[in-house]
Amino acid sequence: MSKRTSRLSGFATLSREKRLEILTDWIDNGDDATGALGRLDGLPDDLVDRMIENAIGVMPVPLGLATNMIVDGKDVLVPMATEESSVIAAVCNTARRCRSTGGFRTSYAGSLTIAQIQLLDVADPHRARLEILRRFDEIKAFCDDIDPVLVELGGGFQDLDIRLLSGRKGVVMVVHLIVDTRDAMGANAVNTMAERLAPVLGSWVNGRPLLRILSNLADRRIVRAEAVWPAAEIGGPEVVEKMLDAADFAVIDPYRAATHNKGIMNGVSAVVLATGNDTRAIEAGAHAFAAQSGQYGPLTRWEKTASGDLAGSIEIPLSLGIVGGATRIHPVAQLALQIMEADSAEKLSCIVAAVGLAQNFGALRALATDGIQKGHMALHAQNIAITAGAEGDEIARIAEAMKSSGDINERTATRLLKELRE
Ligand SMILES: CC(C)(COP(=O)([O-])OP(=O)([O-])OC[C@H]1O[C@@H](n2cnc3c(N)ncnc32)[C@H](O)[C@@H]1OP(=O)([O-])[O-])[C@@H](O)C(=O)NCCC(=O)NCCSC(=O)C[C@@](C)(O)CC(=O)[O-]
Ligand SMILES: NC(=O)C1=CN([C@@H]2O[C@H](COP(=O)(O)OP(=O)(O)OC[C@H]3O[C@@H](n4cnc5c(N)ncnc54)[C@H](O)[C@@H]3O)[C@@H](O)[C@H]2O)C=CC1
Repeated sequence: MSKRTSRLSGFATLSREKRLEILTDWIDNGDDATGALGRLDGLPDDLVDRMIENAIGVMPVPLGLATNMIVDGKDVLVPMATEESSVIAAVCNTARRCRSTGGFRTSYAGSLTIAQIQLLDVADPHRARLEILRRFDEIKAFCDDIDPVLVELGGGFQDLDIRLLSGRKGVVMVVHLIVDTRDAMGANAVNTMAERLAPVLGSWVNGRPLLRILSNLADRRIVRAEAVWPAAEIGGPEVVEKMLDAADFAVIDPYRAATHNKGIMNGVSAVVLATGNDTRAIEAGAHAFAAQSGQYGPLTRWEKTASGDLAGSIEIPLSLGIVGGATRIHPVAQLALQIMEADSAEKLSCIVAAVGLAQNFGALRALATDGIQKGHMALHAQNIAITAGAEGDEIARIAEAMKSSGDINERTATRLLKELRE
């Protein structure tokens, strides 16, 4: 039986053993799950060799827990795999500040995955388009036959979209297969459909099929998350205004929007990686979506509520699975899903979107008030101390000394270490 506290204050100050104890209480079968985590320094050799080619080892990335998150009325601990300091602290801090308004509310558009078939040299593209649409039922049956599991689960082929684009040698016909891939990201499923269907389409329209691959612009898998931060929780009306101005910068300037979205992806990619999902697919989709209007823009929106509080929302395409890819074979990915109780792609996606929004709030608040260095560099100071050669107790002492001096850099760390050792 899990013993969930409403807010995990001071989690960062606990030892790793104590944090694992809390996690063990939090999840069902906690002993088995966290025991496995304690034993795992890497991955079994045979798994590493099967997952990728030419394997020589593993590249461990720290796994942390974001606390204080309420998503759709439920307290959730979120596992995040990241090499960057302050990312997880920012989520914990942000989530704490919107608990009084109920945390994050989300919605999910569905798990429709798009596969593209490129058809070249089609003699009469407009007639060809009608011909393909006329054979909709045939195409549906053909695709569903390829992945009956998806059909059994209520998914499978749903729709067709046919676009005529202007290519280097004339009109290029692009056929989109729109497939409900349920709890899978669905790349392998839709790629197989596209590869098998392409020659059939080519023969119907007398065209030359070339590429047959999914699109990472997953704009039929949009997830939305929103939350309200009371002005009193974030430093008052002045901070609300500053954060709105900071957010507006990303709306008007793509140079800023890229950094704004990078901050969002700090959180999104960390949860995606922790669950064994494809970080590159998510990153590509998010950035392509951010540019869909023709100007690259922010993935979040910020506004002031009638009562002067700060309301934020995010819309982001998330092509995530809880089956398929590495999600089922990687033991940490399995544990991560268990910790979040993410038993569907929908639940996972909603949590990921909420973390993206939280991350953006954390960065905007820091940037609009103290600046990023204060919080981020304070947490990064220990890494700098290690880079300068500090070991054991020296690491914390050098980090503290750098924070007090306000000079957090390798030169200072090297000087302080020399002084300490002398
Ligand atoms: C770093 C904080 C959170 C400090 O913020 P603070 O207000 O000084 O924190 P605090 O020490 O008063 O603690 C308050 C709460 O914050 C959390 N917290 C505080 N410290 C920790 C910690 N060590 N580990 C875990 N949680 C922590 C924790 O929830 C804690 O509550 P408690 O548990 O004590 O009741 C804040 O300054 C912050 O959010 N900064 C922004 C950090 C950030 O965005 N980092 C991302 C890296 S920078 C980047 O790549 C993206 C960027 C910035 O360029 C994006 C952009 O430009 O938009
Ligand atoms: N451009 C891209 O993003 C590309 C990505 N990939 C890779 O493809 C992998 C993901 O492919 P998937 O097709 O998701 O994996 P997959 O093929 O391993 O698993 C998906 C299959 O699992 C079965 N299944 C069982 N239970 C299911 C459920 N509840 N919901 C849905 N399906 C269920 C279905 O038959 C489904 O087709 C990732 O590793 C990704 O890196 C591959 C090619 C291109």
